[in-house]
Amino acid sequence: MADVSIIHPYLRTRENFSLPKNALCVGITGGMGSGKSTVTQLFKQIGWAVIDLDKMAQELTEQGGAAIKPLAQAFGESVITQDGALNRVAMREMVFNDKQAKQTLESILHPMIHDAAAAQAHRFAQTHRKIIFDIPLLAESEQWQKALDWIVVIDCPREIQIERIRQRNPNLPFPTIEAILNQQASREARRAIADAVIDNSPQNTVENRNKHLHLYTQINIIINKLQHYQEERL
Ligand SMILES: CC(C)(COP(=O)(O)OP(=O)(O)OC[C@H]1O[C@@H](n2cnc3c(N)ncnc32)[C@H](O)[C@@H]1O)[C@@H](O)C(=O)NCCC(=O)NCCS
Ligand SMILES: Nc1ncnc2c1ncn2[C@@H]1O[C@H](COP(=O)(O)OP(=O)(O)OP(=O)(O)O)[C@@H](O)[C@H]1O
Repeated sequence: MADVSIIHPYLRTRENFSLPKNALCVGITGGMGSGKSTVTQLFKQIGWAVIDLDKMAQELTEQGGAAIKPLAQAFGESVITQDGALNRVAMREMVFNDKQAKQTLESILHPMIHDAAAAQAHRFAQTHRKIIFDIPLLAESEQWQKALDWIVVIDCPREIQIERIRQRNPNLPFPTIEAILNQQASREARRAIADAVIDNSPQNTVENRNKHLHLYTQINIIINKLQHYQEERL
């Protein structure tokens, strides 16, 4: 049975005040295919507001998105499709094989993603007291670490991540999967910023009637703790 590890049994003291102070703001991170979206959807089912930073990045780079112009200026028109959206495959092949290109992309997108996510959080805080942020690059971002009340890391071995990604994205070439994973923080670097670690190594099967039972059990423990911390703080 998978167990959640509670590493820091108290809320953080925020040092960056970009998020609403009247809502509990919890960050979730983990490598590609570790299960972040799966876990945040379970939080959503029990009434939490969810902010997904990969989705925000996608919106900024759709046709007419605010990031299109600066990206065309930095990388040239070849990374923009005829419809005026970001050519994601071209950009993916470029950034995950070239550190400089990745840095340039992030220097344009990350401030925009941060501002869009913070604005969304303030809107959600009018109706929700609990917000969960899916932040793939949380271990790389001190700005986000300082803004959140608590950080949950989703952990599973690299081989399982690869297996799940290959099932989810059968057309993604294996070398690309490896290139992306190699550009991401290590399991150890993520654990170093964790207040809690969810173990998502158990495999669900179609026949398994208790789909995600191992996640529900761990999330319940986290929610009970957070309820207690939030009441203490208020
Ligand atoms: C490079 C892009 C165009 C590739 O798009 P594509 O649709 O092929 O991939 P997708 O967005 O689904 O991401 C694939 C995987 O890579 C991860 N990932 C995305 N950006 C990065 C990054 N800069 N560094 C490391 N991993 C990343 C995602 O979390 C996901 O696990 C896109 O990922 C992008 O715009 N990335 C920059 C935005 C970013 O840094 N997002 C992370 C938000 S914290
Ligand atoms: N315990 C599990 N057993 C089997 N499959 C799982 C499990 N957890 C997640 N998955 C599947 O693995 C894939 C990756 O999960 P998910 O999309 O939640 O990961 P993610 O961390 O959000 O990935 P990304 O960073 O690429 O967006 C999905 O197809 C999901 O349904």
